Amino acid sequence: MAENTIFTDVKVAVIGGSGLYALEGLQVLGEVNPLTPWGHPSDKIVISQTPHGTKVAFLARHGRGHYLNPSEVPARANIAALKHLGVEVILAFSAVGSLREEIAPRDFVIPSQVIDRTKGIRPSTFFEKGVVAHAMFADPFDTSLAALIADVAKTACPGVKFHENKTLVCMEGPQFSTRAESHMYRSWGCDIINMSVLPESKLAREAEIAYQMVCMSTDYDCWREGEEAVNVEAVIANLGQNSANAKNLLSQLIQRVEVALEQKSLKTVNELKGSMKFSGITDPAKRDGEACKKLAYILPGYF
Ligand SMILES: CSC[C@H]1O[C@H](OP(=O)(O)O)[C@H](O)[C@@H]1O
Ligand SMILES: Nc1ncnc2[nH]cnc12
Repeated sequence: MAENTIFTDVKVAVIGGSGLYALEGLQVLGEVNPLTPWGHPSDKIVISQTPHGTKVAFLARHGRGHYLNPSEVPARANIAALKHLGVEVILAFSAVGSLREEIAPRDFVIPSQVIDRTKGIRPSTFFEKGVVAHAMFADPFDTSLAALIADVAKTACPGVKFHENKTLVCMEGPQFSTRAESHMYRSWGCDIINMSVLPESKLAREAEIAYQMVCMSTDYDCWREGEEAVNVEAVIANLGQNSANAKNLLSQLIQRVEVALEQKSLKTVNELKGSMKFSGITDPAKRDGEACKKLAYILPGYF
């Protein structure tokens, strides 16, 4: 497999979470393992091509074999590496717990909002040490991508129930929640829970990449009476089917995303271009040279 090929025109990326460690049915062009200013990504990034010629980058969030815990995922290196490949759209997959009766295991959920319950131990910005910027994050995902995914799902995954417009709470982990926490998240209006959407989605925003997470329910966490509290065995029991459903979804979705990119119909792809230039607040005379050099890897010519 080609390892040294330089790719700069890979517009679409898929980040696979628990249970989704590879794509299928695509022609593999090569693998890359770039050393970004923030280190190496979670694993080698596999570059494939659809029958229509769309290049797709696939990255296993926890590494193939799942050796990185959620707090250890090198999210900055992951997003920086994808941006350097040319990525404009990330489709991120995640195994989640359900906080709602109507969201059953193996259902898919497209979140529109996020609540942060990570503990501040994950590096969560590219802008530090001499270049300060504040990205907008009121709407963490891309509503046009969300709509596209829901539309494709109707034909690609007819047997899978889809829930849209839901709120995802991201906890630190790696231990699962207590019952009191699970009830608290429900009282906050949260619908699903994972350990992965942050800082990944924030960093994608800073790198001006449109980002939508597709959540696949595996369990009812630990709030539901009469249901055993979540454990890894229960999660794993649903990962196989969820991963098969994700692959079916992707078999049609990638091509639709390519068309949408050509038609410039993806909301945040258009809105994000150039946005970070105007989010920077540091006086150019006061910007740190090293910090600027690192930022040039993802946003060349900005700082
Ligand atoms: C294996 S259960 C907890 C684990 O699963 C989810 O991972 P991902 O989002 O990468 O699919 C969750 O966020 C936790 O990291
Ligand atoms: N109950 C849960 N809590 C946090 N992350 C999860 N991923 C899958 N199920 C989960």
